[in-house]
Amino acid sequence: MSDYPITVPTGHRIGPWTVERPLGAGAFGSVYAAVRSEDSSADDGLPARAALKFLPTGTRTPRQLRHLRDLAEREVELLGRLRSPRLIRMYEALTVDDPEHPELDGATVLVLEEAADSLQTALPGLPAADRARVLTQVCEGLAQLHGAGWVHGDLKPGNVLLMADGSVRLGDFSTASELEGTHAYATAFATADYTPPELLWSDFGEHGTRIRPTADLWAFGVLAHLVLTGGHPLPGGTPSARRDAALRYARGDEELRLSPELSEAWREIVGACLSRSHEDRARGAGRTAESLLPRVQEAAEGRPARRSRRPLLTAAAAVLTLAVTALGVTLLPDETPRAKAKATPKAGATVTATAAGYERCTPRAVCFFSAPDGGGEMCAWEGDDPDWFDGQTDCSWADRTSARSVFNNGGPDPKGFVHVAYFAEAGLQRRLGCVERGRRQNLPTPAPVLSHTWAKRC
Ligand SMILES: Nc1ncnc2c1ncn2[C@@H]1O[C@H](COP(=O)(O)OP(=O)(O)OP(=O)(O)O)[C@@H](O)[C@H]1O
Repeated sequence: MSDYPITVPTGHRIGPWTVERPLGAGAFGSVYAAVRSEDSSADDGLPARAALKFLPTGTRTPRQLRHLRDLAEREVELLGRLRSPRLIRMYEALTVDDPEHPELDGATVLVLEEAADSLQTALPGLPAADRARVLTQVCEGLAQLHGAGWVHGDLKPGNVLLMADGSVRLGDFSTASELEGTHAYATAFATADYTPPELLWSDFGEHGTRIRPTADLWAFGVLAHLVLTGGHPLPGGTPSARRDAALRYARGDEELRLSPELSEAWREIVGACLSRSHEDRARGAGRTAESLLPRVQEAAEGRPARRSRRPLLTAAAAVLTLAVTALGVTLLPDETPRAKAKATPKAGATVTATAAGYERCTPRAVCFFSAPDGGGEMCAWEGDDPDWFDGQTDCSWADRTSARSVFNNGGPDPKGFVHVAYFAEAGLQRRLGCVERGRRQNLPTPAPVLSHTWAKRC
């Protein structure tokens, strides 16, 4: 019980609820089973039993308090708006008014549908025959969330709840955030083992971390591997060792070695979810769980693997050519775009000891940084980008701050497009300079860079 962020005695009354016993705890909340008190109104529409999630307020610093209140508000807002069968239902939110118990006074209490267990504790005893069904229902929950315009942000076994009838509900929306266009701003992506590489080194900006639904797909890939094989997909005995392995994998230093226990169909799905970058994940698994769900359903039914029908590289190149033509760009003979196939924008300031400064730039990419010497936020591309804000690969920080340094970490190219010319305007207009293959350099200030292309000569 000492692991509980907030301890509530058995028999404690909150509104119409009487606390029965502890159910579980996370980093922020303590969850208790409760029954509706006999003297409460019978026609208030509330069930006889519920799970009460206590989010403490009393004993924190003002900054922690703001964060907790923010978490509580997000959870109340999301659950209040969604009524979907794969998401745990919230009946009401209460605030404890109990000056006699200062540790409880002011706490926010979410009154939730009561689950029988979480996947965290149920997984070791879960029959093999149930595992693919559980994953399908997790994917359904994510699809419902993504369809409603939200990103979960903390999918993991502790947040997969199992109901008494064996069905699945996603819980814990404290890190969930609503999409604003292609991104949402998460207050945190909580658990390193389930965090996609681009968020492991991403910056925590003014509004939070920029996160996309594909972050949940990475977490789904990790979860699926764990549920189907009993092991993590990345090597290492501790979360920090696995996080380092994820970073080595994302940099291209290591390949993914999935368990041979996975069927071919699940191998395809897990491999696609664990693609190195957001763009590769979006291509391989889909941009949201809604696109992935049919493949998961088929794999769960034992049907053969089906690859994503998203556009192939050549199609992407054709679209790019059209887009460049439409922009009225005249390309210089030595500045022909390579396929805009693998842009990996928005890997931000380093927070790890393993990848810092210029070292964050993955092989084959050109990386621009918001601070000198490879510092600050980073955007990386393996292809050309005639518009850094075209929505597909937008480099968000570049509209508020100039690029201050660059690393051309590109590899050999059969046609010799190994240098990078960069421009002050979208559409490869107003050439600012060029960075040779292998070079890292600071850029003169101010140097607003808004497009670039691979070039044969600098
Ligand atoms: N509705 C529920 N019914 C039954 N048990 C629940 C319910 N919600 C949560 N739990 C249990 O309580 C645990 C902690 O809940 P939850 O993950 O919501 O808390 P948290 O502090 O937000 O966690 P995290 O550390 O993931 O941020 C869960 O792992 C689960 O065991």
